[in-house]
Amino acid sequence: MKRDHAIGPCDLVLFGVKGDLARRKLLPALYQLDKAGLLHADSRIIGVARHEADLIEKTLDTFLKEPADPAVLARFKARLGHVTLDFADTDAYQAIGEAVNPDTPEVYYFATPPSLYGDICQGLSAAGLIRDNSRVIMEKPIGHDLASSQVINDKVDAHFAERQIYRIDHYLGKETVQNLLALRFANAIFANNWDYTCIDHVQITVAEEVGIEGRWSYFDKAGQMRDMVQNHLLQVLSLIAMEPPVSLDADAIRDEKLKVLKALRPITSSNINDVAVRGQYTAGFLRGKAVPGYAEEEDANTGSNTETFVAVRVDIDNWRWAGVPFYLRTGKRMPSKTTEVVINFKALPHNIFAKSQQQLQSNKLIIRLQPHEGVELQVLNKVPGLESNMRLQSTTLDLSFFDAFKDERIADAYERLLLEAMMGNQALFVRRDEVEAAWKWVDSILTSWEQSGDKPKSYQAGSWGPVASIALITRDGRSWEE
Ligand SMILES: NC(=O)C1=CN([C@@H]2O[C@H](COP(=O)(O)OP(=O)(O)OC[C@H]3O[C@@H](n4cnc5c(N)ncnc54)[C@H](OP(=O)(O)O)[C@@H]3O)[C@@H](O)[C@H]2O)C=CC1
Ligand SMILES: O=C1O[C@H](COP(=O)(O)O)[C@@H](O)[C@H](O)[C@H]1O
Repeated sequence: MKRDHAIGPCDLVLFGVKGDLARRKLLPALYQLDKAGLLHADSRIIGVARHEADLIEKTLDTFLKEPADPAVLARFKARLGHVTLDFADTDAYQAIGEAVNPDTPEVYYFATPPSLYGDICQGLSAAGLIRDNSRVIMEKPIGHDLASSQVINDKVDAHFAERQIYRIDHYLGKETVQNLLALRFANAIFANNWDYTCIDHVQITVAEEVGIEGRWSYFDKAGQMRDMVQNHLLQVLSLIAMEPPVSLDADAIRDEKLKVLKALRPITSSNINDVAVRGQYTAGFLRGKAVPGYAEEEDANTGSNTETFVAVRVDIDNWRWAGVPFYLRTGKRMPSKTTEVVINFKALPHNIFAKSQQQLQSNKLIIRLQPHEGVELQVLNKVPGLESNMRLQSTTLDLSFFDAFKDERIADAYERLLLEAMMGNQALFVRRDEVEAAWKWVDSILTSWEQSGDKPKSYQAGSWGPVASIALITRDGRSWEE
């Protein structure tokens, strides 16, 4: 990650430092920023948790993709501080004041269950630790529906202004997700063909190989709709569908994403069976290894109706996307980790190759968000040869990021997001009105499912989801990209 200048000093106070997210993602990301020389010499990282624990070496050993560099590790460890605190004890936050530098702006990172955000804000406020240049990073999902998200946001808003609040959606920190802006708005070839006149439909797939990774108590209350669709998939959809923002400023981009979220056609009891499918995995095989079903996962309760798979046809009721469905699907325990967007272009109005029995396959733009990051454009070419009938073949212009940008390291999303928050740039963070518009749309689906009394459809771990998800797209005369 190249930067013209290092950022100024900034203290990061990490609530929930012993939790899964902090250990798996945040501490390794902060180490990488330090290694890249992007943390100011005076910046400190203060972990806050119920119990003291010196876990940094073990954490980095487990979660860094390479062995830690001893010199960087020593510098990194010297920045670390610890405060022992029960977050609910809102009178005890003075200890944090003693750990941070009063002359330095601080970023508070809430890597805790959202039910604690209100207490943490109150504790910080009571201790006089919220200043004009303080910022707060909040993890997703914020709440479990619109009403509960409003309660949490209100509690935070009572202490921080919107310009100080950084709502994380880590997909926005992924290089390839940021590249959607470059692809769309820096290339005339796409910018001028990006609407109902040229595009037939769009598919967004976020398939995960992992199951719920020991997070039953969280996941069973959330399900794939709240865990993935409400945030990551709708954010990616918004970037694909939004109008050109007037600039790259945070609010210019967020205003345009919001318009898309507000234009999503509601899914209600009257149309849910035609446009949405939910599933739950049963035992199966992944890469030749037997894996348990959702109901047999560690800590599982029997009879859970929580969905681990969602497929949905989304219609955007605006001028640009009239008649262009967006098919979204995401699930746990699918055959491979694949996150991609496929833009399927329309068939041409007339086929001059029809005499030679050639069907013209429509162009496709495949944007591989992860893994094997890259962009693929499928185009028809003439097969070389002297035959009188021209033979056509679909060929691929394939750009792999690893080949094209060999010398660049692809930073983890959390590195980018931590850095942006420390620099005070909100462009890659979600504004409150976006969160609420997304909840409003998702709530209607969840309520309709609840009212229907239907259970999620089963799919075997290691498959592409319930058969009904295939029917969802084939009834429109289309098929999922495999
Ligand atoms: N893990 C992930 O991959 C992702 C997580 N998130 C979000 O990040 C947040 C954190 O998730 P995750 O790390 O998985 O959760 P964990 O449960 O692993 O971590 C939460 C931490 O908060 C601490 N904590 C809870 N209550 C208190 C309290 N009253 N006082 C002090 N400490 C407390 C826990 O401490 P103790 O260990 O002592 O109980 C624990 O270490 C959640 O909002 C989640 O939705 C978002 C995306 C991905
Ligand atoms: O936010 C979450 O994201 C992960 C998937 O993230 P990715 O970067 O690996 O694609 C998901 O597994 C988890 O359940 C969810 O909370």
